[in-house]
Amino acid sequence: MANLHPVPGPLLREARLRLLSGDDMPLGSVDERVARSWRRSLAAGLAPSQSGRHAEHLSGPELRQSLACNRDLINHSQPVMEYLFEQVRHSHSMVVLADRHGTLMHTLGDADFLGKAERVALQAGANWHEAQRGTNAIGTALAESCGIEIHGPEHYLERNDFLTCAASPIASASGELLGILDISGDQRSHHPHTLGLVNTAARMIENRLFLTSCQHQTRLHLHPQAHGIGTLAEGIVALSEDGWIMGANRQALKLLGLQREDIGATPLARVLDTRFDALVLRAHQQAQQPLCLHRRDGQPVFVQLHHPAGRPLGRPLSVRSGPARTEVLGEPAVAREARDALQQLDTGDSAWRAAADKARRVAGKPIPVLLLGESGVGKELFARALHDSSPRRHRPFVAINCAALPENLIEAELFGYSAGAFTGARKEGRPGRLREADGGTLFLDEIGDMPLALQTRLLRVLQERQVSPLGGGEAVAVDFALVCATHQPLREAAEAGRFRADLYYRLNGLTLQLPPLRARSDLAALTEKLLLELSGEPRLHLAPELQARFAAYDWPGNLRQYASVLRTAIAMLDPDEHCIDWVHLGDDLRELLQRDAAPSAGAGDSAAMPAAATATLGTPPSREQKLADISRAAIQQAIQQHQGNLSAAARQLGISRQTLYRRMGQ
Ligand SMILES: Nc1ncnc2c1ncn2[C@@H]1O[C@H](COP(=O)(O)OP(=O)(O)OP(=O)(O)O)[C@@H](O)[C@H]1O
Repeated sequence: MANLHPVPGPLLREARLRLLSGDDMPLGSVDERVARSWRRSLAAGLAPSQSGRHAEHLSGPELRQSLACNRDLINHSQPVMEYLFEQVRHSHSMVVLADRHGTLMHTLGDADFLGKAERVALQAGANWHEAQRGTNAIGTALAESCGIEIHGPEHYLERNDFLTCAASPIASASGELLGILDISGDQRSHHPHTLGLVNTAARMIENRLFLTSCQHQTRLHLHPQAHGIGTLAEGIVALSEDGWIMGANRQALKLLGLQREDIGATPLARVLDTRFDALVLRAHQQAQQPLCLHRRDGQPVFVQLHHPAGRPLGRPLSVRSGPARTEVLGEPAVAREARDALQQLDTGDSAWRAAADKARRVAGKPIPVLLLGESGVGKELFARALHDSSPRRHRPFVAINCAALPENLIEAELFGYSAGAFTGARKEGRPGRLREADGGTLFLDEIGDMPLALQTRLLRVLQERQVSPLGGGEAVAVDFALVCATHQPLREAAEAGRFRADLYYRLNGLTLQLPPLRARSDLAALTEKLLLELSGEPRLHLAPELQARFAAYDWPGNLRQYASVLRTAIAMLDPDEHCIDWVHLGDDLRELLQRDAAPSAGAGDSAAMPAAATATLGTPPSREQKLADISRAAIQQAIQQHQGNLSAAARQLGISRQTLYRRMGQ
């Protein structure tokens, strides 16, 4: 029944009779879709009074063949059908799965209702296409391609008048109809929510089938609200490696305003305000939280990017002017480019390029790499690119920040633990990150902060190439490429006994120094690349004066700070603005840039600044700003005093190492 309030039976029967005698049906007496279906049933030569014995029914071998052809659909539907059946148990009902021709494949039902159902052939093998049995929920859902309820005498054949049925089509991600899910029952037990329940269950099955079909592809999960991601209401899009939409569930089509025909012919950038490579970069920087993007009509949408298991999420890709269509079908463009992922990061600085050139030579060889450089210069990004340029690129890249983990957890995190190894340990134990990196690359960031006792354990793993979990258990062989990073002068630390010298010599097969941002000669190219990656808008640029000030500033937070400044400035732009200027910067940074420029810049410089900027610069710093400055200075001083040893600096400041680490990034 398509109406919420069932039309009384006598009225329906009269309408059906009128249809048969060629008269008009009373206006509004029958739902439009039911009326259409009655006409189709009549045109198929069916009479309401006929028995239905003429209808097709598959033989045993035919049914087995049909079941084999629909194995995926049945396997994914079965658990959902069982769940559905639990909801309608004891209501004289059954749950039915039909194939795309209307042949019933699988039924689950109340024993007392099954007998009745069998009498009208609601059983596996029977065909319920409209042409066979007239108007019925399964056949009519097939014909109308939508969820529908057919109640009592809305059925075309009088013998089915005792039924109430709700059915919903199940489609593949490319829109192909796969089958129909249905709940049929005694019309006296009709419930107004049954259709909603069936529709929801059909969407669950579609999502299960879709997720299986795109398990080797990158997926975007999306919803207008951040907490809608991960629920049944989320949209899911399968993406090619260069960001073309290759599949989408119903919710995603609706959310992005797409038709089935658009699948395979639409790049993501056409429906969202981001380029795919910029999205990958942002998703990598903010892996745990959904990102807020906008649809082309300006409405916000939250998204979360998922890469197939075993492949790390995201790396900044080169920005191309637009993917060539042929690349989607041939070898994925990114897979080819990834062979020189380091090249994608190269914006022309000679010191950086020299480091990349050396790194390329050891990629794939059993030579550990030690990356040195200030915090935020891009050591982790460099390590990822090195992994992506190596033969191990299809295996995991496991990054661990030794400074951000509480000391007592690093050991368990790295080496894993056996069941019940310590209080609070997971019952089943954990393999540990070293084992997760097997076959791939292990990246140990802030290695200088690894406690001495753990350095000994790590050294043993590197020598023996096997890991023993905490709490005992068998040693397991591991094979990973090792890249470590630190912003501390590690050799001095080793010489002073703060870092194990034997471990130091094991780690620095090749030591590479990455330049700080202030020493880089490629700021303009780097800015252009970052602006494009962060906004997807090729017209964005910096006002020349600002570019000059940026070049003169010393960027203590390096690329991390610079990317964050640009990200905020982009957010400050009006929709039709493309030039980033003073007004788009935070007050704090404007003040810093002005202060740094003051000794060399004359009054003319500040005169060139917009009124809004100079007005703010003229105001004395707020109490919060003063406090922030004092805190920053104290942190810098403590780190300097302890030659970069974060643990010692944190101890002196009376804060935890993680808090110190967090504050350094602010
Ligand atoms: N070449 C680049 N292009 C775009 N973004 C970059 C680049 N290099 C670094 N970044 C950005 O700067 C930030 C810091 O990079 P990363 O974490 O690799 O630095 P790091 O040197 O490892 O920092 P830390 O020592 O504090 O761990 C990240 O958000 C990263 O995305």
